[in-house]
Amino acid sequence: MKWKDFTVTVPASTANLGPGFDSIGLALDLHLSIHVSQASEWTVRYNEESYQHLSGSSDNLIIAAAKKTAAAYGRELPPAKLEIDTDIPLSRGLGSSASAIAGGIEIADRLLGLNMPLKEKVEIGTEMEGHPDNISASILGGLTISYADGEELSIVHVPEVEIGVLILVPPTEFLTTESRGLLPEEVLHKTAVRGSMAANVLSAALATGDWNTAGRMMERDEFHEPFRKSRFPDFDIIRQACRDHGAYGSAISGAGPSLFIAAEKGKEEEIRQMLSERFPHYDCLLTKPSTAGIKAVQTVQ
Ligand SMILES: Nc1ncnc2c1ncn2[C@@H]1O[C@H](COP(=O)(O)OP(=O)(O)O)[C@@H](O)[C@H]1O
Ligand SMILES: N[C@@H](CCOP(=O)(O)O)C(=O)O
Repeated sequence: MKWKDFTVTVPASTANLGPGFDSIGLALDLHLSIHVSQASEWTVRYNEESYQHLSGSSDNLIIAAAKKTAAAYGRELPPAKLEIDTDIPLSRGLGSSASAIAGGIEIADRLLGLNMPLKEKVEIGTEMEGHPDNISASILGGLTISYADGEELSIVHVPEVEIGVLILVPPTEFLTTESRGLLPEEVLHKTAVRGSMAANVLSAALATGDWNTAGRMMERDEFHEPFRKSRFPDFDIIRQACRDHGAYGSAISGAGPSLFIAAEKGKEEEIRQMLSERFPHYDCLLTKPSTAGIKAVQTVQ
């Protein structure tokens, strides 16, 4: 089988935005790029040093997702060489695993000419990730609000999001599996009702672009932050400092350990300076939402 080299690009994502736990995701302008070329066996090369310890064989998440997608269509993939560039911090709550899964799905789609509908890509990715928030944002771009129960998948997609984004990234990794282990088995009914009220208002505010309300609701989570925030040095102090400097709001990014801060466009630099001076322990990234989702283009040689 002969095919032309191609490159798959996938945006990072921040998930939850507070009470939108496992549901809300926002694609970010940080990217995983996978250059795919013909080979006699699967190989993976990471150009980014912090990724070089990851497996290069078939238990690699990108290859596993590609093979799972092919299998879902009863097909087998030809082997390929994957060369990877990325500026997504690994295991920091910015959806690196979802971007790898999305990348693998896109590779299978392209290699086998499946022409998969976007929703099917999100369905396979959700099954692999266990929740739809990061994967739907990485595949569709923009902001996604999803419902998934293993049977039904419903997504409301808001393609354009007009905010500035800051991400505080700590130096150490924190695996999503470990962070999910901090969550309780159950929450009280009245806690769930309050959490759901916050999530409802958050979703409506996000869909109508009312970021003042969205920012306040982002900080009303009762589903996960109370159980995770002790793992983040200075969480409450940072949140207050961001508010004092006019940010819309802040939330643990995904399962952490990074923090997501939403700010009015144009105010990010002032907030970045303050955060870099007061909390030098964290790396402060300035970014923005990504309207584009996953893309595959033929590599120009
Ligand atoms: N580009 C990649 N290639 C292969 N595997 C990856 C890639 N990015 C992430 N992963 C896998 O995902 C794991 C991190 O997932 P997770 O703990 O959910 O962190 P994150 O919050 O960044 O998604 C890594 O240990 C690795 O197994
Ligand atoms: N809803 C999930 C999101 C995990 O995101 P990640 O970027 O940390 O993989 C959770 O909060 O566990």
